[in-house]
Amino acid sequence: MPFDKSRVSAETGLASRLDAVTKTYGRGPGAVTALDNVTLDIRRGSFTAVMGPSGSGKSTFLHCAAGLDRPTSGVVHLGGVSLAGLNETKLTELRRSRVGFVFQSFNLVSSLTVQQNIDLPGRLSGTRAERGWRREVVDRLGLADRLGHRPAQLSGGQQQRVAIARALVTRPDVLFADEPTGALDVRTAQRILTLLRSVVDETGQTVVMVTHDPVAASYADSVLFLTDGRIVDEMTEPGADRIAEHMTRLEVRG
Ligand SMILES: Nc1ncnc2c1ncn2[C@@H]1O[C@H](COP(=O)(O)OP(=O)(O)OP(=O)(O)O)[C@@H](O)[C@H]1O
Repeated sequence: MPFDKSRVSAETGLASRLDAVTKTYGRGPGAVTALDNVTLDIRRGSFTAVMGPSGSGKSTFLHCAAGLDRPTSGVVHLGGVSLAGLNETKLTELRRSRVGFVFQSFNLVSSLTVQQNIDLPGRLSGTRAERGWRREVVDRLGLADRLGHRPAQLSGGQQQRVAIARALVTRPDVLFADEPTGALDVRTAQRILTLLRSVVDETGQTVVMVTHDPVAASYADSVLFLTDGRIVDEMTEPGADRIAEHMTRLEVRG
């Protein structure tokens, strides 16, 4: 049954909130402001794409929003909890229980099999993935005949699919994905975007996805455009053509 978004109450309706978040790398004249005073609410049960030219701060945004990186100033909330007041242990616990993350570089554990990699977040957080859902994710990602392999025995696209499966099996409240279709062919990418769309529509999970691909972004409910660490535009339910046009304009301006 489709998830009824209207049932989410106002106070629990936010998956993530960034309040005046700035992230600066380094100090002095060489310092880089990767995120510049970003304020943003991400609604539960929404699918957001984040786009912008290379170096505009997309990965930094995702890492700060997911609590993987601490902002230099400003506050990030996850599911109503301020991350600013949490020590590393509490932050890790919160992330493990609520957040799934697909890294741009996959970050699979090389000594573990595909199956063990997929089961790792559940083992760390003590949550057992529902068996039916786990099988569905593995099947839909085309990994059923690779479960005994190790990451080094897989292609880049297969490793990316394992990273996506690992992030999805525990049904996290929020899934953050950094270029999750970057290493995939068009048809596999479509299958994965359809899967991401369905976890939003059917179970009310929240997806935030960085992408360079206007077609991938068109699966989202809204698209945020970052330039020089700032959100400069937002589009609601745009088609791929409009997104591509807008990106071209931003890149020309930059
Ligand atoms: N650990 C770091 N130390 C220093 N500077 C960094 C670090 N990480 C990112 N930066 C800088 O912050 C800025 C934003 O980087 P970020 O990776 O967030 O951009 P991006 O939009 O994701 O880029 P791309 O599309 O190329 O992956 C860049 O200028 C980058 O060089």
